[in-house]
Amino acid sequence: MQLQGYPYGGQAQWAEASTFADFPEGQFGQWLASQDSLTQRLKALELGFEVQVVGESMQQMPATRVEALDNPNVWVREVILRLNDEPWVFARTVIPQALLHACGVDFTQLGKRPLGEILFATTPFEQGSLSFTRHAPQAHLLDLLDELGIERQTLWGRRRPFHYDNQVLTVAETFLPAAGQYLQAHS
Ligand SMILES: C=C(O[C@@H]1C=C(C(=O)O)C=C[C@H]1O)C(=O)O
Repeated sequence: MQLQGYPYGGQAQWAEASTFADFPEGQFGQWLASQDSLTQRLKALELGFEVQVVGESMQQMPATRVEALDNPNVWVREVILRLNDEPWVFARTVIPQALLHACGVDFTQLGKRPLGEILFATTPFEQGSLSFTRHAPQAHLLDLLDELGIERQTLWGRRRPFHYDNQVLTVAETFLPAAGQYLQAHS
């Protein structure tokens, strides 16, 4: 299915886990707060992992955004990670053009190859601290649920910075209902 709303992400407000009195517990909370490869975690479930590319392009980061850089051009990649064709995670990666040029890895040609296979394997990226958000049902991101035929509901997301020299790429992952239901049922 071709999703029409790219880019979906980019408007969330992020905060430390300690600011959420109702931060999820059990296995869902552990996955949400984990700093290892989400790709590896999903593949380990052996439920038929696949990457659906929603959209990817070079965009100009507005000067008002915290990521505003001397070079405002950023590569934005949005994907849905699916298990057994069910949508589990919406992921949005923002890579400054300067980092793309510096790191020697061509992140713009990934296609259906998961970003994590590169990020955690070869290049010296150093992960920073996570921040979190709750996407309210009226968030633009949840237009995605409408297109997927999934009832709108509050969704948890996390944002992970990966540092390379003085540059940073960010990976924001929102856990879709199927992921939360499975992880809460298997806590
Ligand atoms: C960063 C990782 O890569 C995953 C795959 C992504 C992609 O292919 O665009 C994006 C975010 C992650 O969910 C990871 O495995 O932790």
